[in-house]
Amino acid sequence: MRVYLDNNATTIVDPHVFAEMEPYFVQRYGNPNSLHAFASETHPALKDAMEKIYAGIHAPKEDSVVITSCATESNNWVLKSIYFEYILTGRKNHIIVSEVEHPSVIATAKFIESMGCKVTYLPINHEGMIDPQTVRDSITDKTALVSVMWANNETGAIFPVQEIGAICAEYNVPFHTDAVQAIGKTPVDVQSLNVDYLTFSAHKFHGPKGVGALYMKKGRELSPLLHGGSQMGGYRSGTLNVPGIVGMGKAMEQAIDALDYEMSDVREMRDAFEDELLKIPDTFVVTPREKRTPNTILISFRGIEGESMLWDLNRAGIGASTGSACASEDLESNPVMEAIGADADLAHTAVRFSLSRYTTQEELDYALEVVKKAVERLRGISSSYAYAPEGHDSGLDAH
Ligand SMILES: Cc1ncc(COP(=O)(O)O)c(CNc2co[nH]c2=O)c1O
Repeated sequence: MRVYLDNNATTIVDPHVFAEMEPYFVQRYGNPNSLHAFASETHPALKDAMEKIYAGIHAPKEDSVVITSCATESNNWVLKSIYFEYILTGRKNHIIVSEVEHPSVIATAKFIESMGCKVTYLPINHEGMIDPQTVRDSITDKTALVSVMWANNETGAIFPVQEIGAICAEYNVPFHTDAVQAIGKTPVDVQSLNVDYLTFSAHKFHGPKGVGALYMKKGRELSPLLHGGSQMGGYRSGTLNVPGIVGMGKAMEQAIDALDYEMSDVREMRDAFEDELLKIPDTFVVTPREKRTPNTILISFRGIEGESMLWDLNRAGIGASTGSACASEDLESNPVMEAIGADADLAHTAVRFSLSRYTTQEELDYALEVVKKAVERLRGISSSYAYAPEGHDSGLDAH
């Protein structure tokens, strides 16, 4: 039996999405910017897809949604353009990001930091949450950008973007949120909060890999990261990925249609699975479930290295993660667990299960049995683990 529980890393392409994309590989394959029928026959589908994408985030027509290759590109674009426009010119000298942003934000922040930009990394508390007051306390008259993700890819924690957006509006500081883990899991409406830039990526909501987007509010448009042709109004050059855009449009439409199911049925399956996992002694989940996206569990099994658990799961046909795939190659501790103050042992024992609308109860029942056997085997051979008495300290120092 194969059970895929790593949907925060990437998702299966919805069959309806694939069907919508296929013709633009083999029939209507023209370059949309060419001057002939092979090109113009792609235009209706592109227009329809863009309308679906705008509708999916409730973006008004006067704002911009620019197609990119992925969320990593979109995040790089925001931070590097802010650097070019504000930091390099001396107009500002500071940006604020949370310490648990995706590596595509953290690494870019560290890059522009090495180029002279001051960077504040906002701490998370013992629940893995951001306190909006830390944003207010960090903003100065030289702050060029605040970037805080809508939902964290490892814990599922949904951050207070409404409050943070309001603080940024109060100080007239541009606000970027990486909404990659929010689309399709919680309502995303750019008119319901103050947000100037918003990142998303199709392969996180059952669309194809290799296509993402950056929303930009009118009047906050960024200078391009990629120069060249006139595509995307000159904001992002490069021949349009027609099947990718068509796929993202269909996936967005499907994600919005399935949002109620995700927020009810998927959440219920996740909660029930989590309840069973927490019956295993010496287990710990970071963020309270009511503050999380409905599909995510980051759980620590004290005494078991996360990678060891993954290996046992993989042998049984189950795909999970110890954190973002981008970081999974190394054996370092989970950065979020470190940030919440987990001790060294606990920080290395986190495993992330992330469900989707395709996850079944049968799959979760199977996964639970495999996890229980893995815990018994791995703790049995552990030289360091001895079952902790009732009330054992979780190894977390409250922030
Ligand atoms: C919050 C967030 N931002 C950006 C990205 C990068 O997206 P991409 O460039 O379109 O791939 C990811 C991918 N997150 C993960 C990739 O693998 N495991 C993850 O949690 C993400 O979760």
